[in-house]
Amino acid sequence: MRLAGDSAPVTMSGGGGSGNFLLVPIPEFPLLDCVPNKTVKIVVLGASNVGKTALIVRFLTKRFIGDYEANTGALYSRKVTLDGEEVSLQIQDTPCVALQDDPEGLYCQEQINRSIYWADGYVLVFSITDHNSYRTIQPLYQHVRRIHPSGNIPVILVGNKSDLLRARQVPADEGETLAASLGGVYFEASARENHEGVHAAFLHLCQEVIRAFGGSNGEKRRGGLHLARPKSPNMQELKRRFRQVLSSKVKSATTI
Ligand SMILES: Nc1nc2c(ncn2[C@@H]2O[C@H](COP(=O)(O)OP(=O)(O)OP(=O)(O)O)[C@@H](O)[C@H]2O)c(=O)[nH]1
Repeated sequence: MRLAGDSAPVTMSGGGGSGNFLLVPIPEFPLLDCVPNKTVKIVVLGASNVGKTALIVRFLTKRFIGDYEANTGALYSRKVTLDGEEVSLQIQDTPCVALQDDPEGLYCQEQINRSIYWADGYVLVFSITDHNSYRTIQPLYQHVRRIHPSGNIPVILVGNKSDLLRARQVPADEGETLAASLGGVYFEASARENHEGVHAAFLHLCQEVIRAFGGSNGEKRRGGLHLARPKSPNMQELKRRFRQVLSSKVKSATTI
């Protein structure tokens, strides 16, 4: 869902000593407020009503806001400190995806596909009170894989609404097994009741993204996000050899 009034920048208090910060939708290619080469782009995906917006809002504001307008896919920006380094974090909220009977098994708006392509890391959310939302995760992950076919995809799986234990339809071990099969970690969280769990989940994903960046000195990997960067040749050596060849050619030309 969309945070009410999020069409204009809103200043919100971070609370708990984190100071004030902007909770503001930003353009897809932000020019301001960006730490060069250290931008982590995260997209939050899942079925309807699982708490995608609530989780993002909880992470950014430490608050739970019960009611939201229908989600149109807001983009939020914040600076975070990871291992002592400042990182620009962008979080894309998305409209819900839904299971359907076609061969790919998933209804996904084009806007969501663009977000999947754009992102570096993925928060896949289901509600522990809704087994259908859990069933959406595997096809959703396959869909992400189709868009990013190669290599490692930084992903976490979040089973939200853990405060509603009596309504639980998905046991924790099912979440853990599924997360392991996707190559990610499972977090059970409650956007309603607990900030720490939500915070830990998002930070873990940020760390995973930074780790995935590691091999490429933090450079953005566009169009080949998860491809290993080819080793660059030793440019000094190449230049030296090039000069050698040139000077030998010049010599032979002058001796003729
Ligand atoms: N009990 C409980 N309710 C929650 C929790 N998280 C979200 N909700 C409620 O679940 C409903 C859906 O939350 P949203 O954050 O709008 O869910 P969404 O996944 O963004 O929904 P869509 O816009 O349909 O994609 C709202 O009524 C929230 O107040 C939670 O951790 N516990």
